[in-house]
Amino acid sequence: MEAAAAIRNTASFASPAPRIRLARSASVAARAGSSSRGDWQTACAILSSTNDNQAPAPAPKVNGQTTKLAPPDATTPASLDLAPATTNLKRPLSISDLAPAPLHGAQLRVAYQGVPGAYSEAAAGKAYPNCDAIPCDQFEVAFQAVELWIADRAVLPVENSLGGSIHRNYDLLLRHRLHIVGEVQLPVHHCLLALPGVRRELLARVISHPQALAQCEHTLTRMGLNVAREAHDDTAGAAQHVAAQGLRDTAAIASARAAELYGLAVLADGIQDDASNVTRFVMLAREPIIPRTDRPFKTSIVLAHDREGTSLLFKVLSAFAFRDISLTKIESRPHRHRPIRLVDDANVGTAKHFEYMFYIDFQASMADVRAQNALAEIQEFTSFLRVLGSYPMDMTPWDSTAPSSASSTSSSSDQ
Ligand SMILES: O=C(O)C(=O)C[C@]1(C(=O)O)C=C[C@@H](O)C=C1
Repeated sequence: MEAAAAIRNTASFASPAPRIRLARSASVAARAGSSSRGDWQTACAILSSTNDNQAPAPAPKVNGQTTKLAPPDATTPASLDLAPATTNLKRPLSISDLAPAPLHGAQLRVAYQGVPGAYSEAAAGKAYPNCDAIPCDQFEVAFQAVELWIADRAVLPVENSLGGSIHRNYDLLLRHRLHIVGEVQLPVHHCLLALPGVRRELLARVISHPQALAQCEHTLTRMGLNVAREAHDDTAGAAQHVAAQGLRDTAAIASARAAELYGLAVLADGIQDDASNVTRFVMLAREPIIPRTDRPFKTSIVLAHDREGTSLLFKVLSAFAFRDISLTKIESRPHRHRPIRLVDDANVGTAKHFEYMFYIDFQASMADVRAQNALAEIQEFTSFLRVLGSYPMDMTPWDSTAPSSASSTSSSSDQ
């Protein structure tokens, strides 16, 4: 793995055209469901996506060679453009060439946000043991790395037991067309790291990811570390910064693996405020997986409602409750394109309501007819409904004392 260079959000990643197309097709796909209940159920069950929704794909490879696609100009006489026939004729693409498995070799390339030693890297290792973990400097870049076929999967945090939801990733899930194909829960075990020889009394600053700082706030205060806190992009990046700059007055909150990687000493171990600190990550892929019913599945959806009316959430919750489907999470986020609804009342003035998108996780597979019927019902009173993914639940036994290292084995993914 080329761990050294984290992928940066350079011009080559900035491809607004595909993203605009993807955003448009997201709402088109949601509305397509309104044609008939049968269509919608089929769409949900298969969770299909059309080629039109994908970022531009690289030329397919056959036998390790890039195939040449025909030029778009149909008027050009074909005989002038074709290479002379040789005995080395290319074999036609077959269905196995188009499978979602990596085409470039055996190792799955998994994008995560941060640098080596970050908890997200450990989550990537838990989700896909022995993968080639690819560091990215932002969440958005990890999404784009998968869309542009630089990575096969992305593993991103969505919620933490102490800090709550990681809102940025909820917003990005909606703006991109990737599918959730699995989840992993990672016990997060923080350490206070400093250059070898540095004592606590010398510290003037503690730096880390804002979530990590929040997860350790009370413990730091109890330790008498009432020093400045400074936010960094990720925990391991903070450790790397302390080491690279030789900062003797600064400690980082990060994993024990980050201490090893960047040559720092562990001043204190297990400094998270709650021993059972856990972060939930989701795995994202270009293609959805086929939902099954032979093991526990979860489904994530996002919905909105654009009409005046009451009790949207009550109706949504009832659709699940009547079918005995448990919800595991509800999150609301402001509606980016229509943040405010104005309601005029001649006597009183104009009321301004915030508009929301609701993200819901429920405990059923889209192959389960109860889930299909619940969504068919919900679709009747929502203006937007999208299935983000139907995927196996992380059922690994809980061990909050396990170190947050990539060596843990288990996977709740498609492969
Ligand atoms: O900074 C890291 O190491 C991360 O992987 C990010 C992150 C997060 O975004 O919440 C992940 C898990 C921990 O809860 C703290 C930070």
